Amino acid sequence: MSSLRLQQVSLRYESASVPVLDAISLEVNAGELVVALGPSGCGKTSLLKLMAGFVAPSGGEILLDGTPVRAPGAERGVVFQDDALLPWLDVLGNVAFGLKLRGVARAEREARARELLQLVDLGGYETQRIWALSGGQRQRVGLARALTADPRVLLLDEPFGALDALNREQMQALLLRVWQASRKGVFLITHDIEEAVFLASELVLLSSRPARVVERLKLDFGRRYAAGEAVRSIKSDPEFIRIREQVLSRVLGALAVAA
Ligand SMILES: Nc1ncnc2c1ncn2[C@@H]1O[C@H](COP(=O)(O)OP(=O)(O)OP(=O)(O)O)[C@@H](O)[C@H]1O
Repeated sequence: MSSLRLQQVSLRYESASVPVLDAISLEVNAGELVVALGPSGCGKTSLLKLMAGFVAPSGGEILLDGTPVRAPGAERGVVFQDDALLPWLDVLGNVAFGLKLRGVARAEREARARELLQLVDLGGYETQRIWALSGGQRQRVGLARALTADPRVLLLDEPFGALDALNREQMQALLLRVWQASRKGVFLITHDIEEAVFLASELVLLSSRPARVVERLKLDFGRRYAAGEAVRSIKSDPEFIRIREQVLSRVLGALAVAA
């Protein structure tokens, strides 16, 4: 059972007077989908960069299965909002690219890439050019690519931020299916309250900068979807609406305190 754990992590960029993150503790265990929700500019992307190993914390510790995270590694798959796909390769080439760099033989890497494209509902798109895909399709390619190394944990930075409402909802549902099928630990950041409440098995609410954890909620709407309940049925459930409103008032409260 893999686990990515942050203990009292803080971050201050050298050029900045105000810290970005203040004593953040959280844990992403296998089979959990942890969502960090926070206002724009609070430090969500910085938090994800720390977990990915792109940036070192100023204080505290980040441990992957007990080992300190000091650099990026294939055991942490990352998907960013801007998908950063390679436009000169087709869909299959993009998904298989990381495996190619690691010296995996062509037949094996293509078989693995095809399998992952099926998982993200892109079977049949192998030879499509990247520029011919919609935003949602590109994000699915990014998700498949992040899964190629069979990472222990997936880190997603506002992966659906650039999508329209309908596409966004479809991608949320797809992510829940991939999460259930892979049983990996997933960490996702967003500033969309409904998305956070729908997806999270644990929702971590962050304050404005410097980001602190102001609330943690254990939720099960995503698991209900994965167990077969329809998205609309869940999102119109009075319990879902109650929690969404409760989180909204906490977010507004946290913003008012910071102002
Ligand atoms: N490399 C850096 N050096 C100095 N300051 C930085 C650096 N990267 C980010 N910041 C600052 O840290 C703060 C948090 O940025 P970050 O991108 O982590 O927030 P965010 O919550 O992801 O924002 P958004 O929701 O708008 O994407 C911002 O004020 C930003 O300007």
